[in-house]
Amino acid sequence: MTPDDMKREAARAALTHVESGMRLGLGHGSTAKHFVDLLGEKVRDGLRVLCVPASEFTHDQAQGLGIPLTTLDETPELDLCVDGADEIGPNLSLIKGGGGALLREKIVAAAAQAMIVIADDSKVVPTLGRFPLPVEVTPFGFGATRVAIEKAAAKLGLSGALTLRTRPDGLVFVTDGGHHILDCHFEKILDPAALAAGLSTIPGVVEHGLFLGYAKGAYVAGNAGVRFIGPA
Ligand SMILES: O=C(CO)[C@H](O)[C@H](O)COP(=O)(O)O
Repeated sequence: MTPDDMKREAARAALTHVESGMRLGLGHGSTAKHFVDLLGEKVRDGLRVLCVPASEFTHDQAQGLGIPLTTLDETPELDLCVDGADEIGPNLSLIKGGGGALLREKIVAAAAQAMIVIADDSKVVPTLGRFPLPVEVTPFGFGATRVAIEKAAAKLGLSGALTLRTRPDGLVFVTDGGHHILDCHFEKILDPAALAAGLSTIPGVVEHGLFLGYAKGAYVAGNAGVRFIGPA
């Protein structure tokens, strides 16, 4: 199986949690894209769901597939959210935001009773941080925010480059919410909760990609098939 096949199989497994009448949050990224494709097939076959997409990309994909959409203003509470992740660590702690949608993804996940993660098995790690932690920041005060993040990280013994995310054409990446992303190369985040708490106190930080306590389970696909990781 290619990594993309694995992503699709993980997405297919998560579909077993979807029942008619559910209000769903749809994530963003190449694995979430498979889930939306498969969900679209089910909707065409008669499944009734109402979905909130976590990105403009997912919105357009879902709309094109005829999946009924709503917003968190019309439908503030969701039954289930299905999304990918960049890393899955101990106790279903996650790093997300590689696709740049972390703020909306977290808002959608927080509105859902349960979040199920879908991924290929390369995403499972013993310690979070090898994947650079995305931190969404306001363009205003960028320099000061960057220094504040460095200081908050240093208090926990973390250092490493903080890279302003750019697009393939070299322009600065702008999120759906109009913010920038600093990718923080911390390598080993031994205390994610302390880092999350530290980042949350910085005014210019809109949100960070540590998703702690959100996921209720993860479908992880590898060459041997799909396995479910549940809460510890
Ligand atoms: O957090 C995300 C987007 O902001 C994605 O879920 C994460 O980057 C995983 O992406 P992919 O499924 O393409 O590997």
